[in-house]
Amino acid sequence: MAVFASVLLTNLFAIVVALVVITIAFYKWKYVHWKMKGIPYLDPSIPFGNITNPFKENKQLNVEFANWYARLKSMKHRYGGVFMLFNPILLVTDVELVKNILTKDFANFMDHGFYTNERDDPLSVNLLSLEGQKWRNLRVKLTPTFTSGKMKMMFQPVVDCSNIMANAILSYSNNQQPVNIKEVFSCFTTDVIGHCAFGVECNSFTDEEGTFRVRGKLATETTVEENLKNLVIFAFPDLAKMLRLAITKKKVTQFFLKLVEDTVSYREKNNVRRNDFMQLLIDIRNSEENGEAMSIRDLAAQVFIFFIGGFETSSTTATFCLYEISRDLEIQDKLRDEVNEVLDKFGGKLTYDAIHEMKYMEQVVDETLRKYPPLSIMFRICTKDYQIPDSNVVINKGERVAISSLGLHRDPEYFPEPEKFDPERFNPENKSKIHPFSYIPFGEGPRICIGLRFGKMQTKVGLATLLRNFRFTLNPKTNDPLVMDPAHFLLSAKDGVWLDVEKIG
Ligand code: HEM
Repeated sequence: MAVFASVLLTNLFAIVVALVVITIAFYKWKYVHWKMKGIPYLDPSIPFGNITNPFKENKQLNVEFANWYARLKSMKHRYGGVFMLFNPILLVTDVELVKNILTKDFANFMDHGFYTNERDDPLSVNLLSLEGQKWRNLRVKLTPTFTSGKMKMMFQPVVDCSNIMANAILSYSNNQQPVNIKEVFSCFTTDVIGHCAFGVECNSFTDEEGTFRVRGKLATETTVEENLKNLVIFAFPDLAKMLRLAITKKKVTQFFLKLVEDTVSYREKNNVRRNDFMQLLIDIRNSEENGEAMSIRDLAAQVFIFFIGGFETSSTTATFCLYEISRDLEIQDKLRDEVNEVLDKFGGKLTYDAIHEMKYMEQVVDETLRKYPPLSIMFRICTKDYQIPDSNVVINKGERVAISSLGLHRDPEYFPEPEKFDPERFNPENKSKIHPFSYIPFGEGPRICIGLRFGKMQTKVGLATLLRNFRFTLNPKTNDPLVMDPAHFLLSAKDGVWLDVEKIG
């Protein structure tokens, strides 16, 4: 018996050693990728590649990419290789090449290369992840959903939601309590997108455990373990499909599929129409030929990506903005003066045209998106071999390319003193001098953010409503300087942004 156990142990040990050796050999083979191509690269280490070991120091991925950008740039490289686990990614630092990839040579870099799994993760089959002709067809269909006419139609509900937010903040100011503005703005944008995408009143302020708010948090926050699972999905998408892995959490998928099914069936049975994204998608679906029409699952995937894209990006933008203008009261006062001046002109009413007259507001939001672009890593998959101009280097079909807008936006060559929050960078005179493609918070080219207008609109409405009513200062509970939260895929302030609020007038 003892002999049998000892043989078993020896065999087990041999298997483990063999596995370790094979894994190391596999990694070493992968890690020569850039060297073999003669492309400069940052030294990776097993097993995370260039990513900081999340068990030692969990860093935000957007920040990691920006740091790699700065390192490659400091070595005067126009591009360079990095590794996520063992996956090689070409990180571009040269703005001309950024321009080629996003616009001029878009045909070679059309796809994001995100994981989709129609069977097990139906919400993943959305505009952000779709590829090739399927993406193109859907983009053409969805583009009319975001025209300025449609934005005007959705404007009043956004204002109504912002007034509810102002009411919620009033109680903090009355009780002299600091407010976690990130949480408050997330409730506002959840209410907005719930209304505008699904036609649902979410009441995130009164119903703290509200299903939308909870599902929104669940969909966007990840644990270290989930981040690792997502990295594995990223590294082995085919295996992940075989193992039926999903990025979207099961509860989130069930909730959104049911909501969309119920809403579509209710509207169709009762002949109900509403001014929201869901209605626009139902109309597109009804206008399509049988066989080509979007299924309910397709429709749910699109409203879902509007929901995810819609609430978190805008709420983090407004949060970063309020953080900065609470540190610089001169900017805050100037912005408030403009809001009041314009509103006086419009009889005190916050209208679509009034928001567009607020030029300084535009500058402040532009500068916020410079310093804190919420979605700052733009991935592309090379879909056709591509020779980098003025070089012998070829990016091969299937290789991943990344652009870090955070890296570009904090590059002193394009934005001197990049850590300084200075809306004057975007005044009409200076704005015209900004190097093209060094400022790309929404991406650029055919794959530019489809919700740009909506995102900016709801951010500005929220800010205008708050600034005309309150004065904000930084509460000591805020990390200053801010720390970015590794639990979010988007740039987001860890532990929130806490502000003291004083009612005006
Ligand atoms: C401040 C707000 C926002 C920012 C900074 C932002 C940023 C971005 C960025 C950087 C991309 C990737 C572009 C690329 O890969 O080249 C993107 C794509 C996208 N965004 Fe936004 N976004 C915002 C708001 C919104 C809103 C409000 C919606 C929907 C209601 C939305 C929906 C989408 C979708 C569907 C895509 C994928 C487009 C495609 O691949 O064709 N975004 N966004």
